[in-house]
Amino acid sequence: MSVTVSQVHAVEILDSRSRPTLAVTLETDAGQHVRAGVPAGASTGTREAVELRDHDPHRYSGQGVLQAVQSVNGEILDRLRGQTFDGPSDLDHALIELDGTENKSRLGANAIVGVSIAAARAFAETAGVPLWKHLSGEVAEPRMPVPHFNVINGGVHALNELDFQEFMIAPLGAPSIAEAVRAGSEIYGALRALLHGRGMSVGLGDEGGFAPEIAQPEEALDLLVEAIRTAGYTPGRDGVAIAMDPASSEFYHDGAYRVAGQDFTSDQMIDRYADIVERYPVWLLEDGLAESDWDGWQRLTERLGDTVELVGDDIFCTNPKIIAEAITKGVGNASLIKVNQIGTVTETLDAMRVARDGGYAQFVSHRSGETEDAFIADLTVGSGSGHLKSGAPARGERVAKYARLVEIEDVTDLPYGLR
Ligand SMILES: O=C(O)[C@@H](CO)OP(=O)(O)O
Ligand SMILES: [Mg+2]
Repeated sequence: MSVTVSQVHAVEILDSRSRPTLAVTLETDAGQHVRAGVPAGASTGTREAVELRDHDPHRYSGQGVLQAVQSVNGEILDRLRGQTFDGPSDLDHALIELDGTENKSRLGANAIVGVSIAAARAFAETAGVPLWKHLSGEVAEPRMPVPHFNVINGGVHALNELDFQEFMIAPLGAPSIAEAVRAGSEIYGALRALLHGRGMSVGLGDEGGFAPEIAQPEEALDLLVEAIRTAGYTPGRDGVAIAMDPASSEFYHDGAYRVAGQDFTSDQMIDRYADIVERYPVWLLEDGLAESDWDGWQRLTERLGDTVELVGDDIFCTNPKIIAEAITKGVGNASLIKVNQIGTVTETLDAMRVARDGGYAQFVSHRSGETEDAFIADLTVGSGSGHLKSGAPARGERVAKYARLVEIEDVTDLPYGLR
């Protein structure tokens, strides 16, 4: 199915954190008119594809994206306009070659990923199939994912003292997406009441979760277990389990992990995680150790890899080469999947394939800075990854993804749950 591009255009808009990002529109000769919103992270891996930011201190404190907008409206438009592409990978490779750098720093990964997502939509529309089906290709088995709702925020996503970044509730035992969303919302409400009742803040972090005045991860886990019960659900894999993303690269300095003012070695962190997994229904741990701590990651995987899904985010950066290396070294057993971390839809699907072939799970993710674009919902369903995280069950940019999943479920009979 080929597509001839007639127009590509970007404009600077705001993301959910009030930072500039891009909205991209793409038009085809056949009359398709599609758009994409570009997400942006705060806790980024050092090997991520690079966003182009303007660094003009007089505009948006140096965070503007006018150069990236210019990449789209200039060079990318010149390269794509009037050209016919046989498939999304054909178009994505044209973008990769045009940029010419290893990390997409010349044109900007933010510019490139916006065009790539819009193009995926144009191909799906041209083929007359839903986006999720188009993204599933011939190999993947589509399914409805377990949503992971981030309901307590810390780290660089909140101004509290909590060093661990994300505490998520995961309705593994729900019968459907619709029921999982209901559980997420009811537990979110119960947690809000619990915090308020204890005189704690119900202010929100970047991903819409609460950011209470706590410092120890175990305090957050106690709150979650209580909220799950209060809302009438059972904590655990048969009901509602818990997932954590400490995003530990952010508090790893000079070989030590600093949690609530105390320093821990890798092995002490591993002991603490082992203890947490014993005491709480935590089924998934993302970035438990830092991106540079590969030895620690190996020991963490040996110790907990059989019982817990160990997801690499900052350490893998959705990069097929790094994931392949991790598989040979026995580092982790799952990869986080963020489209803008690698920069094109094609490379994202490659990363998912490498993970799948190596027996690694794929956990699809939003970014902390988001737009209402729900592309990742379709990506998760189509790839059959079985789980995604898109923040709290609240706030437009987060619920847009969950709403899209409910809509897909409504018109299909795809199975729900982990693989
Ligand atoms: O660490 C993460 O997994 C993400 C998304 O939750 O955060 P950010 O987008 O800031 O990298
Ligand atoms: Mg992460």
